[in-house]
Amino acid sequence: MEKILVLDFGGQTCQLIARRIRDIGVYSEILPGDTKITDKIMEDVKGIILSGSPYSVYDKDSPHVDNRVFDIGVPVLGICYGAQQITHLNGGKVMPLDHREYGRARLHFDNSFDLFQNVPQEFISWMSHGDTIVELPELYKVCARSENNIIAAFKHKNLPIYGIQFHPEVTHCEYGTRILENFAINICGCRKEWTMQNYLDDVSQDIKKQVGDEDVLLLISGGVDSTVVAGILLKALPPAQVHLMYVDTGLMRKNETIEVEENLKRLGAKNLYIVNAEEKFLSALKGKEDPEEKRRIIGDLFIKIQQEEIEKRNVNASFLAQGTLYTDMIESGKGVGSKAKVIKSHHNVRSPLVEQKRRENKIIEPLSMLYKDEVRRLGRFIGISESVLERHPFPGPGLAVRILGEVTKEKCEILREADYIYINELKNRGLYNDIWQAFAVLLPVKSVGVTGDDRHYGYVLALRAVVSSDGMTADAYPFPMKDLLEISAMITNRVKSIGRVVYDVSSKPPATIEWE
Ligand SMILES: Nc1ncnc2c1ncn2[C@@H]1O[C@H](COP(=O)(O)OP(=O)(O)OP(=O)(O)O)[C@@H](O)[C@H]1O
Ligand SMILES: O=c1[nH]c(=O)c2[nH+]cn([C@@H]3O[C@H](COP(=O)(O)O)[C@@H](O)[C@H]3O)c2[nH]1
Ligand SMILES: NC(=O)CC[C@H](N)C(=O)O
Ligand SMILES: [Mg+2]
Repeated sequence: MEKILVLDFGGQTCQLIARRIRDIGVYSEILPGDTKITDKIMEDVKGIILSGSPYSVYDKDSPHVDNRVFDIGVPVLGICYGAQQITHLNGGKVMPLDHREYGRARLHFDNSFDLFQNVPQEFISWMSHGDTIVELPELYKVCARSENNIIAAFKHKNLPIYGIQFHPEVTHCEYGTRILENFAINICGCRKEWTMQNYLDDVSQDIKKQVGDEDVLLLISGGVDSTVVAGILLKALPPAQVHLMYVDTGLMRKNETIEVEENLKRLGAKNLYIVNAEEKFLSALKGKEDPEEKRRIIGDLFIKIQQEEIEKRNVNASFLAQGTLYTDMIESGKGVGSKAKVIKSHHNVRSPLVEQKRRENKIIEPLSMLYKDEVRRLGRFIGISESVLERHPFPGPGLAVRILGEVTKEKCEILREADYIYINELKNRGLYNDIWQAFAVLLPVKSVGVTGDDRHYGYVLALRAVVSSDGMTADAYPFPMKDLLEISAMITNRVKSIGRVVYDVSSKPPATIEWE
């Protein structure tokens, strides 16, 4: 599929650039800004966007784009820091001026400027820069200035290389989407082929080709992602070829297994296996405190159990399907050709056994290029029920990454009960659907309290609730204090071992959504 590559230099709105491009109907992918531009990476790339950044181009350790982008002939658009890089790397001058621009700035431009086609000659842009382009490189010309007379847009005289100082990707920027559309469609020549129908056709074809008449085993959690994958597989292949396996790790939420089993039966799967593996998971996790080690153990155990179970049941499925998302890949340091840092090893990406399957081309992950909100859209498109699609995400390692430190059955019971009260209350209060993800976390510390005039030494429970669109960035949900106070009281009254409740107000970044 044709795509626009967004190179990420750490700008706050990098994700947004890719989303806007996709919303226009063109596939877009993000890679770290300093990725080496190889032929392989350039396959199907019709244009490149250089994102903003917290760095200044003249900083010693600032990230820079591979110079090759200027020679390969595909159009390049630099946004803010991206534009400053084009300037700096080609011999122009960027300086920190006293006059900074943050927020709205009126622009006016030369009306022959193709990037601004169908945009009124004056409009309100959105700026966020402290550095300013004071001199363009040779062969570049100014195409727009802001009301403060700074260079707001420029272009190479002969090549399709553009720079803009403002941020068309933010909704506050007038005509921002039109400008990105001018770039992607008119200048890069992309077709609008990123539709759910085309995506579905594409992945279905790929799956058929990859699998042939062999059987596929899908590890299914009943969550949004794997349920959508089940929907795709059951459409693409004869249902007899599709085997669904749900593993009860003992790290699940209260009543989860019963609810999931009911949902999966409704999907129309012929081969459905519910495996109880609580003992195995808890004993493998015994004494383990390190979050990454816990994740590794869980990831491997998932695969091991799956292998044992299919042998036991005489299922001959050589392909393994998973509901892996782009978020899982990039956080695990596995974005396409990625130099991204490992933030946390998602169990479904980093486990050695999964990696081996991936090398053998025996993995089917039709969602690995999508973000959560896009998966929900796709799910809606193929008719997955709203009650499944609206579920908050629940990580494969489950309560194991929400019980900080060592996991025990007793702690699982405590957390299960507290989490159940919390989530139920959010539903009762009509807050569940306003929140992207909510859960409780059991901390490995106890604190002193007083109950019934007696000393009580109980666990500290942290409540987490975030708003997000795709899980890559998130803000703490701004609860009305009354709800928090009431929910806290309910939990400490009903779950005896919990003595204190705190609310996590951190955003992502710098925190992550889960605590481990
Ligand atoms: N208990 C489980 N049994 C079987 N497979 C699982 C289980 N938990 C997770 N997986 C596998 O790991 C993948 C990643 O888990 P993840 O939680 O990100 O996705 P999900 O559970 O499908 O959706 P959601 O993010 O909405 O919870 C799943 O898509 C599924 O393939
Ligand atoms: O399937 C999963 N396996 C994992 O190992 C895993 N770790 C985090 N998550 C989920 O990913 C989203 C982002 O989480 P973080 O901000 O904590 O990285 C959130 O929705 C998390 O719940 C996981 N999902
Ligand atoms: N938003 C940006 O890309 C900012 C670029 C650079 N750090 C500046 O302040 O000018
Ligand atoms: Mg899940």
